[in-house]
Amino acid sequence: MTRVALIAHDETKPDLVEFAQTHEAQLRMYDLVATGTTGKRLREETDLEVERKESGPLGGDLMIGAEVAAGELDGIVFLRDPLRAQPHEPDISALLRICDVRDVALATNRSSAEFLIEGLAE
Ligand SMILES: O=C(CO)COP(=O)(O)O
Repeated sequence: MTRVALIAHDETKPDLVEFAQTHEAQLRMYDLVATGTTGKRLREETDLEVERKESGPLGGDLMIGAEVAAGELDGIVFLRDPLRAQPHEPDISALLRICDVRDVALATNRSSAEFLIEGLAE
């Protein structure tokens, strides 16, 4: 089954929730995983079943990265906050890097997320 990770920083969580609501029917066909707080929001504000990892600053990005390294993920939508520094920037960089190393589709803004979700459907 196609497995997709959904991640957002605090300022971009409303965008991700809106994205998930818009594409809820399609996302329901996938095995979904998220970082902790993102997953909580998605569970509360959509009807999607989402596996929750730790919160990002507590290692959640690294846990998603480990899945990428293990070849378990097909795509990631990671709506980063481009305007605020994050305390766990090294973890975020590690996740982005392993996606490139393993050639896993990664969308870091809403427009590319739309392409990613369309591409996964094909
Ligand atoms: O910090 C994050 C990604 O770097 C997201 O973590 P949360 O979903 O727990 O807020």
